[in-house]
Amino acid sequence: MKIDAAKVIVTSPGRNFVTLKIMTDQGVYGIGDATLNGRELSVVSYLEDHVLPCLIGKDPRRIEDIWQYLYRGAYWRRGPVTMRAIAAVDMALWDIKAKMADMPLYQLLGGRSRDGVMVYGHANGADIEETVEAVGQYIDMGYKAIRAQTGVPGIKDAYGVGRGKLFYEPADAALPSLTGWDTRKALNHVPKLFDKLRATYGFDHHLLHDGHHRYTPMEAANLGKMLEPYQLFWLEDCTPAENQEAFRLVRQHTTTPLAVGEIFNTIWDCKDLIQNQLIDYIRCTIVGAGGITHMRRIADLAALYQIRTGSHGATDLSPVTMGCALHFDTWVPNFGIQEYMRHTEETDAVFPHDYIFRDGLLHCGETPGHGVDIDEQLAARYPYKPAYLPVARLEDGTMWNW
Ligand SMILES: O=C(O)C(=O)C[C@H](O)[C@H](O)CO
Ligand SMILES: [Mg+2]
Repeated sequence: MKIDAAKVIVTSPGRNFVTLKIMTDQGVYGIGDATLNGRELSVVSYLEDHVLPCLIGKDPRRIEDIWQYLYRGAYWRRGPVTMRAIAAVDMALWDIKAKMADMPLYQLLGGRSRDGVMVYGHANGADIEETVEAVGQYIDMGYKAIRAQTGVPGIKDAYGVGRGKLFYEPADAALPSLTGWDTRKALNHVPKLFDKLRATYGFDHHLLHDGHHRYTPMEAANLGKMLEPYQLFWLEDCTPAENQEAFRLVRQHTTTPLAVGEIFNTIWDCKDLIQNQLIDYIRCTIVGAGGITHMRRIADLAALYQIRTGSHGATDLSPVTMGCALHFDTWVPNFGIQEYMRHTEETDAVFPHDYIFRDGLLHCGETPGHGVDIDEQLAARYPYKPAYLPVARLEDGTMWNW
């Protein structure tokens, strides 16, 4: 069996997606996601110019060997571009293998560990009242877990502010839009949101919050402590994770569970945080961290320390990643939760899929493979449009984390 062709499909049904299709001499094909939000075309070039020529003629069943070939063989290891390209190949090859085996992907990984995958949705609002209302809408839809973000008085367009709909598309302009940040104002405001949420809805639902890398370690520790009475499921990205020692400081001060990893690319980004038990949930996902092959290694390392998975699942992760993630989540023993920001109808139409939402859980389907395809004719109707994530500045103009 041989790979005889491969192509990259760029489409923008509401937002940009980069998709890889690998074809074989036996007529079976596989689909992978390679979307890197705001930097999409760099992965297109990496794949088309440097990866696809090396794949032609290879045996698609040798998933591990091809992974090692692309990772070690490039010499320039790791990083978001390289690891997304490898992830796309890996997803497509697992899709092919599962189709050949006539099994849904989770069966190849080791079979079902649970009935369905608990997901959390994003509730956003311009102020506390709006966010409380948005959380109520998710509760009404059956969600068991909800992430809550609110606008903060005096901060212009901070991340998470609602725009009149349930989900939020961060890559919103042809050049990066400018948002503001002020930690003092946020620290005074965010605990009030959770106070109101618990007073309104009680403690039956899981609540989550994303700090989006914007606090210093001591500020993050302070926030974690202030949020303790509201028993969050997690506080995410409370401080930047380049210096991982920072998490020790946060950890020493608060029992609020910590999650990190949506911008990590390999097990090496996770290793010290996991082995020092500085986090509770690891947020890497299939597309960001080298595909199913590499995510398995990360999850297994985390399991040794009772750290659970909580994979990134914003709208920039295409339905292809979501399909793979749900098969992974259905199998992985140390599953925690899965982020689920719904895609638009246009996106769902371009990527026909068999996963469904029922009673707060997502369920992967039983179609052989990962269960997600691409309608190429429809995809061609949505040409690429440059779209950037915003940038953030403090009141005095200083660039800040986003
Ligand atoms: O989903 C999250 O937790 C995010 O922080 C979303 C990110 O802003 C988004 O995926 C960036 O591309
Ligand atoms: Mg996040």
